[in-house]
Amino acid sequence: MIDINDLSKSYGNKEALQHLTLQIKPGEIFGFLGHNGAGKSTTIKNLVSIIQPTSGSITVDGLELSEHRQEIKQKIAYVPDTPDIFLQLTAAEYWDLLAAAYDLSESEVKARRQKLVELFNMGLHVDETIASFSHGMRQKTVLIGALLSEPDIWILDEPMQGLDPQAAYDLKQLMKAHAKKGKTVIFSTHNLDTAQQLCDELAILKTGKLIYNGSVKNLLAQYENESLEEIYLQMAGRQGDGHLVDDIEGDINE
Ligand SMILES: Nc1ncnc2c1ncn2[C@@H]1O[C@H](COP(=O)(O)OP(=O)(O)OP(=O)(O)O)[C@@H](O)[C@H]1O
Repeated sequence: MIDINDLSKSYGNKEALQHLTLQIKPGEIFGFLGHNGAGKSTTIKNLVSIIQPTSGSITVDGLELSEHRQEIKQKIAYVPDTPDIFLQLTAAEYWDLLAAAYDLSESEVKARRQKLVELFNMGLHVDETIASFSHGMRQKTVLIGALLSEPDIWILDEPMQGLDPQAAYDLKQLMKAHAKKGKTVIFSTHNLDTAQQLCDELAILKTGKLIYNGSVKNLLAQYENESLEEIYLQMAGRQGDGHLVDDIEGDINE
């Protein structure tokens, strides 16, 4: 169980996250939604200890994150929102580096790595440099690396970004299977169809504030016959902007 308690984060004068409180339970897929700049990555970076909160705290299975950072990090697979890392390494060298960082023996990771490479269709590219990869291939490389150590908690920042339909489908299946085993899956997305398909629980952020936390089921039940996209835009979208598109492109109905 992850408890986020009254978490705030400022960058200088910018209040990126304000008094966020929520719980994430094992066995569920938890999605963060919000417009650009809403605070999703800031929340995720706090969860994986890349940045420290300005105030508030996070506990993981009852342990305070600030006091048990290393122990908790061992349980987490993190996929950042940009896969442009270690560009000079080959994919294989990058995965070896991660295996060493997590203190995993070759025999521990070999079979799992092979399966992940096969699943994400990266077999022909393991010895090529990450710099030579397309965006989606870099994303797959980072995903494979994150999942090598079989961590309990997956924290994925816009993980489907740039993946081809097959890889996106396979990743969704992996996420469902991981949650079904009673483990935790947290991700952020701008794709509301994906969120509707995948998430058990949602947090919707708007300019650093939580505007919805609860199940997708309950949210859909509150707005009869509306899709998550329609509901989300009513909650988090611009107000009173009906004519902006017409102003730019002209009214196509005229
Ligand atoms: N390192 C930083 N320094 C200053 N401001 C930052 C920094 N990182 C994020 N911010 C600001 O914090 C706010 C929240 O950013 P964050 O990256 O968490 O948003 P996000 O919801 O992940 O957005 P996106 O969907 O565009 O990835 C934004 O206003 C952003 O400009």
